[in-house]
Parts: sequence; C-alpha cells; structure tokens
Amino acid sequence: MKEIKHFISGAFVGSASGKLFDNVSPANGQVIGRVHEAGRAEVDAAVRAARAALKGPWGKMTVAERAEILHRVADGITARFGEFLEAECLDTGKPKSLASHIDIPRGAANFKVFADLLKNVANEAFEMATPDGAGALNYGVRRPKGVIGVISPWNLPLLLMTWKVGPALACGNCVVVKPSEETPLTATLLGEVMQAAGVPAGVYNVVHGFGGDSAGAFLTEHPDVDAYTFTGETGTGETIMRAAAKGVRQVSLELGGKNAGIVFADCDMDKAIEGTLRSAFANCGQVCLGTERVYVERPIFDAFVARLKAGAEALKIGEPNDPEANFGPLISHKHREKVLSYYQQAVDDGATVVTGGGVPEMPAHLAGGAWVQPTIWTGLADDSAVVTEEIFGPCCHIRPFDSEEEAIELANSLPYGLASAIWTENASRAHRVAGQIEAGIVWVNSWFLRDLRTAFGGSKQSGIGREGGVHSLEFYTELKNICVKL
Ligand SMILES: NC(=O)c1ccc[n+]([C@@H]2O[C@H](COP(=O)([O-])OP(=O)(O)OC[C@H]3O[C@@H](n4cnc5c(N)ncnc54)[C@H](O)[C@@H]3O)[C@@H](O)[C@H]2O)c1
Ligand SMILES: O=C/C=C/C=C(\O)C(=O)O
Repeated sequence: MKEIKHFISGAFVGSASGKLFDNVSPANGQVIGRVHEAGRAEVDAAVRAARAALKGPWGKMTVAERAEILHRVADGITARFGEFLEAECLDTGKPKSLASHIDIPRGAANFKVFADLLKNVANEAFEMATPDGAGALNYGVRRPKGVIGVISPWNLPLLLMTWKVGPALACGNCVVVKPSEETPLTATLLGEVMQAAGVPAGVYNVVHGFGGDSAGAFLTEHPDVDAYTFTGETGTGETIMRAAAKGVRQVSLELGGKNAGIVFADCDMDKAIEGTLRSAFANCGQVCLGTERVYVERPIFDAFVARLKAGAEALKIGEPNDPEANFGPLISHKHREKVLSYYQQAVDDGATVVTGGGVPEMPAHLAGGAWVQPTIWTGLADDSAVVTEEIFGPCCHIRPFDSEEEAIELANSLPYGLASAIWTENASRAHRVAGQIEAGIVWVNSWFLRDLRTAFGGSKQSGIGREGGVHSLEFYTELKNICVKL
C-alpha cells in the first residue's frame, strides 16, 4: 500500500506519532493509500524549514533567478503530466478528459504566469513638494511577506493549490501547504518536481492531515506564519480568520458561493445551454464558481428547462479512465450524504424533479463509489434551503423571471457573492446587468473563462481579498514606501 508522507525541508518524512489515515478512491470506495497525519511537531518543523529557507539562497535570489526556477517547476509538471493526471484522478475520481484540460495544465500555468508577472511589474513613485522647495521622492518597493500558510480544498486540488503557491513563490515567500485530506497526492508529487527544478529545501513544504484539531488547525495556530491563503467553505474561513487574528496575520479567503446564472430571452440558446450545463455539472458540480441557481426569462423558460434536462441526461457517467466519461463521482460518501440530503429536502419542499434526484446504478466494480445523479429542479420557493445554501453538487434549480430588475434582485438576494453568468445577445443589457450583480466575477456568455492576470475573489460571504495578476502582489508582498528628502 502506497504511503503518502509530508514534504519538509526538501525531504519526504513520516509522522513521529505514526498516525496514518486512509486515502479512499471516490470512484470505487477502495483504499488507494495511507497518509501520514501531521501533528504539531511536523507542522512546526515545516514552519521552521520555511523560515530558515527565507534566510537562505531563496531570499537572496534575484526575481529573474526565481522566475527561471519557477519556469522549470512548470515544465516539470508538464514533463510528468501523466503522473499528475493519474494522481489527481485517483484522488478525486474525476474524468481524465476533464483533468487533462483543466487541472494539470493550469497547475503548470500558475507558475509561469506569476513568474513572468513579477519580472514585469512596476512600482509606484510620487514626487512631492516640500516647503524648502527641494522636494522629496516617494517610491514603493515590494518585499516578500514571509512564511505563507496555504490551505486548499479537494475539488481542484492541484489547480487551486498552485494558484496560491505560484504567486507566493514568485514574490519570494516560502510556503507550508496543507492540502485537503481528501486529495493528498498531487501536492506531494509537486515536492519531487520542486526538488528537481532546484527550488531550495524549505521553500515548499507540505503537511498532511485534517482541519480541526489536526494539521489545518496546527498550521493556523502557529505563531511563526505571517499570512494565510485559504480556499474552502465559508465556515472554515471564519475559523481560520479567528486563528489568524492572534498576532494580526493577514488572510486571503476564497470561500463558498451560491452562484446565479441569468438567461435572457434574447440569448443565444445553444451557448446558454452549453454554458449552463458546464457550470452546473462540470466536476460533478464541485466547482465554487458553479451555477446552482438559474433564472430564465419567462418566454423561453419551458424550452430552456427541456433542453437543459436533455443535456443533463446525455452526460456520460463513468470512472476516470473511461474515455467517454464526462461526469465523475462526488469526492466522498460523506459529501454524497450532504448532497442527497438536499435532494430529499427539494422533494420535501415541493420541487418538481425535472431529472435525476438520486443515485445512479453503476456496474459492480464501481458500486462502492460516491456516485450521484445530475439533478434539476423547478418550482421551489425562493427561501427553500435548496435555493439559498451551497450544495456543491451536480444540481441546479431553475426559476422564471419577468424583468431585468427582478433577475438582478434575485441574483443579489443571498449573502454570497462569488460569481455569476449572464446570457444575452444584447450588449447594453449585458454591461448594465453585469455592473449591478453583487459578485467578484461576472461572466457574459461564458463561464470559467480565466485570464490569470485578472482579479479573482468573492464579495460578501464569498471571501476577502482578490488574487490574480498584480492583485496577488497585494497579498503576497509587503509594499514599503521609501520617502527621500531631496
Ligand atoms: N471561492 C473560491 O475560489 C473557492 C474555490 C474552490 C472551493 N471553494 C469552496 O470550498 C468548499 C469545498 O471545499 P472543502 O470541502 O475542501 O472546504 P473545507 O473548508 O472543508 O476544507 C478546505 C481546507 O481547509 C481545511 N480545514 C478544515 N477545517 C479547518 C480548520 N478548522 N482549520 C484549518 N484548516 C481547516 C481542510 O482540511 C481543507 O484542507 C466549498 O464551499 C467551495 O465553494 C471556494
Ligand atoms: O472551485 C473553484 C474554482 C476556482 C478557480 C480558480 O481559483 C482559478 O481559476 O484560479
């Protein structure tokens, strides 16, 4: 049985406590490995290694030298593409057809884009007048923040972890990563790539374990971590924020959502159906940006529901190696219980189940997996928990609307504000509505189209701060103003 160890100070190490936990395949329920669970000792060793590495060669490198190494990291991921793909799909059960297009290439891109950005970024400067007439010159310099704690979720494990590690390292920080307990493999494999690329020991560390009373909590409670970047549930974000308050450490939080899709009668129906299908069902609905509320203008409501139903029913459920599969399992049985409880709630609340609503029948060798049917409802009240709470499963509720104002009000009615997708061929309307949606990201006639130079993050309870492009610098560096009296 494969043992998955921590990566600390350039070496793979087990836990002193000897505590291990199972890594379970969501596709068939089988144990695929045993993972070392970090105690305070391993977390402390990782933080100390990171602190020491800041003072070592990493801290003395030029931006160009660091950028070259990070390019080698990206190339290392690409060179071992097959291994990363295998590992990601073992952990998550997602179709290889999906991970080979999204997760793994983005894992590599996250290093290249931020390495290049750092080489080209300019700092601000202000000339100022002084009473003696000689003036003064202010200019900003950026310095690494220090040791960054990176806590990442299981839905897009390599993509979301490197989305933080890429800019953190490009800015000259050292990191301690706590990947989700559900998906330990790719973060561990990345340790090998880091080493081969010449990243000095201690710059990239990985500790495995759970959240509360385990590696996650030990990391967020560790006094020698300078800042935390977290992607995950809103409730966990609150816990991390509380822990980070001690010692006044900064947090960047990318949290949950209950994203709205708004489909106007003047949309290109083919595009709207294709995009909404992806946004509701890609990655088995386990994408923070995914659409779980669809608002459709009344004249096209029936046609839209019928076509989305047909699209959902045409999805091909299957295990990662099935070349035709485009719909995998949920991450775990525990998560399936949560998703199925909402499926039941929808029925109890009087929904019309347009399609799905249960567990699909799977062949015997996959029967132990966390499979669930893609599901569409109509007819729920706006205050049903199914419509107001993040389910994080392959499901959406579709509701008609009669005016632009009503659609905007519905989209903005929840305490979340991560993303939204608007479908219309009327350009004025697209801009007008997009400007009024309370969300960090609004797509018009697309979904999950990502330019890594743009600001990414959520408003309201979907997060704090923005990452992406120069916005990442706000979090991963300290901007210092130097004022020189002339
Ligand atoms: N806004 C975004 O960009 C974004 C992106 C992806 C996922 N998400 C959100 O993530 C959630 C799904 O991911 P998840 O279930 O892994 O989230 P989660 O909050 O349960 O776990 C995320 C990470 O936090 C750790 N953790 C849990 N409790 C902790 C604690 N007390 N202290 C420290 N660490 C702790 C976990 O071990 C894991 O590594 C959804 O809510 C989804 O919307 C948001
Ligand atoms: O599940 C959430 C997906 C988030 C995507 C990103 O953070 C990204 O594309 O950078």
